[in-house]
Amino acid sequence: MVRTVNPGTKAFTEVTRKSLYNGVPRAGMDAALGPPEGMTASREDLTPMMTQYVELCEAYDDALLLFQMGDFYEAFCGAAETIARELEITLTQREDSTGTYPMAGIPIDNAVTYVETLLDADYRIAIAEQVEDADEATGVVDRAVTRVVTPGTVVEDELLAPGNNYVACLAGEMIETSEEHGTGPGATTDEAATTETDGGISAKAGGSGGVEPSGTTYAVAFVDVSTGEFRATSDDSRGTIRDELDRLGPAEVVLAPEVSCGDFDIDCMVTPYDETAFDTETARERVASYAPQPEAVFECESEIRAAGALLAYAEHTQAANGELGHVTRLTRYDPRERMGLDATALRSLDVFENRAGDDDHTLVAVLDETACALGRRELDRWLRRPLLDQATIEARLDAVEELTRESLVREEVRELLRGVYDIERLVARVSRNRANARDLRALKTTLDVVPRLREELSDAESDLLAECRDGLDGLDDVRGLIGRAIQAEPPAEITEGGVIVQGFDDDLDDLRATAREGREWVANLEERERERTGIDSLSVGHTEVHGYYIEVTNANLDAVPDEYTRRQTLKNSERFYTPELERHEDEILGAAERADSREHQLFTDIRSEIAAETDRVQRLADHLASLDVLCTLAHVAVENDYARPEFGNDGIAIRDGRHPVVERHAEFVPNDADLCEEPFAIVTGPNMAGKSTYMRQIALIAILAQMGSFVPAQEAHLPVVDRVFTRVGASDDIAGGQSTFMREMAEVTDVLHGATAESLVLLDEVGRGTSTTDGEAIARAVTEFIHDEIGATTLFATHYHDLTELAEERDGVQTLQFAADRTDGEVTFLHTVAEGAASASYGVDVARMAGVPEPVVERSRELVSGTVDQDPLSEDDGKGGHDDGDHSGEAADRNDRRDIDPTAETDPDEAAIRAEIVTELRSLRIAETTPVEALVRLDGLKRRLDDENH
Ligand SMILES: Nc1ncnc2c1ncn2[C@@H]1O[C@H](COP(=O)(O)OP(=O)(O)OP(=O)(O)O)[C@@H](O)[C@H]1O
Repeated sequence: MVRTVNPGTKAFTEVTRKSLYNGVPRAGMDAALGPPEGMTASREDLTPMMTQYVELCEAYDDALLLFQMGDFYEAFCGAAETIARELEITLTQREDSTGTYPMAGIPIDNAVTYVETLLDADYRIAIAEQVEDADEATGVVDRAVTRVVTPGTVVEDELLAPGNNYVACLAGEMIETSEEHGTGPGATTDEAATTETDGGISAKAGGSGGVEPSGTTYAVAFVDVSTGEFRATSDDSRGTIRDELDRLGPAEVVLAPEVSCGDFDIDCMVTPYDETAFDTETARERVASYAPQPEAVFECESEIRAAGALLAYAEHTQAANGELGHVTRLTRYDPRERMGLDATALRSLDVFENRAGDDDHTLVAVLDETACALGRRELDRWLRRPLLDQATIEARLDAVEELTRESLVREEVRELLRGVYDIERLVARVSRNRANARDLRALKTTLDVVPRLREELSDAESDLLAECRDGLDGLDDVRGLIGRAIQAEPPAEITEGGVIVQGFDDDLDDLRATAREGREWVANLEERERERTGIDSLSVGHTEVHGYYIEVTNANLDAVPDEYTRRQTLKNSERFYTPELERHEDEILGAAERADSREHQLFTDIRSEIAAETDRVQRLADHLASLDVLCTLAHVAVENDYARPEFGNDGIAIRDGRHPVVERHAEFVPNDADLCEEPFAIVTGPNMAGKSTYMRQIALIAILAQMGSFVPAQEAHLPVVDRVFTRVGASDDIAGGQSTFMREMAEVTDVLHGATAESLVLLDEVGRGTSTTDGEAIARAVTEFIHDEIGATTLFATHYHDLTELAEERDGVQTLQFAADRTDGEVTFLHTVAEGAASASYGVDVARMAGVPEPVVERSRELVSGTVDQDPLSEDDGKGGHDDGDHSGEAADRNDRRDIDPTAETDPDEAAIRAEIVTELRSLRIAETTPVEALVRLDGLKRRLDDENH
């Protein structure tokens, strides 16, 4: 039995309407938002304009209000102080009969850059514009908020990066259960996989988010207001929804009242929105105005609530424009139909961002050879959401393969695509009535390319390529209309005239002809009047204020005909008009004015006509985007010598695999991987030998393959992987600011809960964040659990060499090693992988290469090899001995354990001290220790022994 509980009666958390960032109101933000206290206190006394200001501040109390006054946007009181500080502009004052108020303003012409700075400072900005001609207004000019600019709903081209810009909305739904558990899509997947074990770990309860309170379905909807893309999904695992948020990286998240942002690790602007928008019926009605049957699109109530509230919020930010005409395709998706990739995996594999902050060294930078903005965004989507369906993957690969063969076609298509504008955003502007004549010409330029693209692709054989070609609707009607109607190089402002082509509209042509003839008549007037009056210096001119005039110098005033009427007296001349001139002037002005308004009307009609075709333009954009990505992947494959991956069920087998990013910046040594018979590999080797690179390249190959790309290898046989997990030991992740052992363990927990036999797991020195004994024990237990209980394909890089014994004990576990070569005391890393476990760690060599002073290096060598006379650690040791130059840390480590028995023939206190010292030395990570630290620790160890001896 399942029933839903009205979320209105079950508020999980308290939220405020003020700006929150990461759930925390920013200090000082409140003073800038809402109506200023100083004004509300004496409200009745305010001037009508300030009353208007206060009312707008009240209506948009979660945004910083910019209030148009002529050519400026102004803010007052707390808001003025804020913008003066944030924008580094002067704080002035406004004085009126009711008082003096702090004031600061920004010029409208330059507003975009200022708005950007305010967005960066986490403000939402409500723009209140004069919506009435100031000259025609009686009393105070009418003003209204025409736009609320927020990070997730930006539509201004100047403020948008080329990538996707999402605002997401989260809603939850309590499901009270008696017999069953969970209703949301995917619930059964989790349930079926739940396993209780002796150790108390349940293998897959609740997906990657860990165990959660049963009975809540979470939904996320997201929209890119600049393009109209809209999707929603839900799941009863909070972890799955959190992963979706990670994947999309929204710029802003709107929260339903029952959802707490702490549940989702949100690190962007958080917007608690009007609770009534989340009311189920209200939300359903809102969705219905975009998709007539919400239930046919969405699967559960929380999806409809998230979708409805998100649409309401998006409309609210677009203020005057109401419904979003370009959001035409509401879609629902199942996150489990895509390869799982959470934020940790994306980050540690440097997919979109490099851990060192270097954007060149990312997978997307390697792949991004797209020709147009549409393709760039599509590439991003393919990479964020690799596929699971083999047939769909193969279809993409077929198309890519065909384009790798047909290089002439490919390069010609790419060249044509370079002429394609961002028609997805452009048509969004068209449907919001914001497109200008240049936008329409850009649409036409794009449409002009379409027939040539179809021609180039006429012989396409692969299904997807042929589908792309056939889907290229050239919108001949729209193209023809723009060609006939809009000038080739129109002005940016539609009010400037000169937008509509001569011959498109008879009325406009007549008006233009009248105006033109009038101007010609005036142009000839000077000649005619000079002849008629005999005044050679007579001239005809025009001023904005006085209009047309005939000018006669004072010396010739006697010759002025009677019908001349005086208009203006200057120092040396007089200006006149005649009834005829006045009549023509009226004709010219009237015709020009009517031509402008006719032109404006025609333009807006054409724009509406095109807006009605939004859906077709969007479909064309989709096909152009896919085509661009397919050509890009083929181009990258050819340029970098990638191979087509083959899918099967035998496990991962890669010949001469490479790391797609590292190989672009350094000479690279390819390596094989064979994880078919033994899918669990323990990877050993010295520091810097290439273990992490090797593991990451395997994961990147899997991701590339499932997005439909060729891969950096000579051959790659792969299974379809349901999810890639990467967990790196704590100290490797310092750049991510999460260097705690706790975090490391939380991530390992995610793997143990979320991984399946179809997952690919990378564990890089897991356990290193704690003491050697604990770390080693945890590493072993994790390995055993993944191997015995989950069966995921796993690569585990480790310095715990005892772990390699597992390869002997368990089937399906192999050891791999990265070798290094030591010649004449110099270590060279070969970066080649081989079977077996490495015997030396070369940690001391790496310390030396990193610049650790020679005395410390030498002393470290002595300590790890345990060879020094008078060394307190070896004084009881008659068997230690030198290892003839091979300062193998591992060998020495084993010697230590075998030969030094701290309790032998010593008193118990001394034995205890020695045991402590041995443990401390073993846990010392020389490569990570600074020279000073090393000396201090050595000094401390020595003192403890000395104290003991005296
Ligand atoms: N196959 C390769 N060919 C060329 N260079 C490589 C190769 N593999 C790794 N490298 C380079 O070697 C360096 C060390 O690689 P990596 O970080 O993978 O080593 P590691 O064994 O994981 O080290 P540690 O144990 O210290 O984390 C990097 O600069 C990397 O670019």
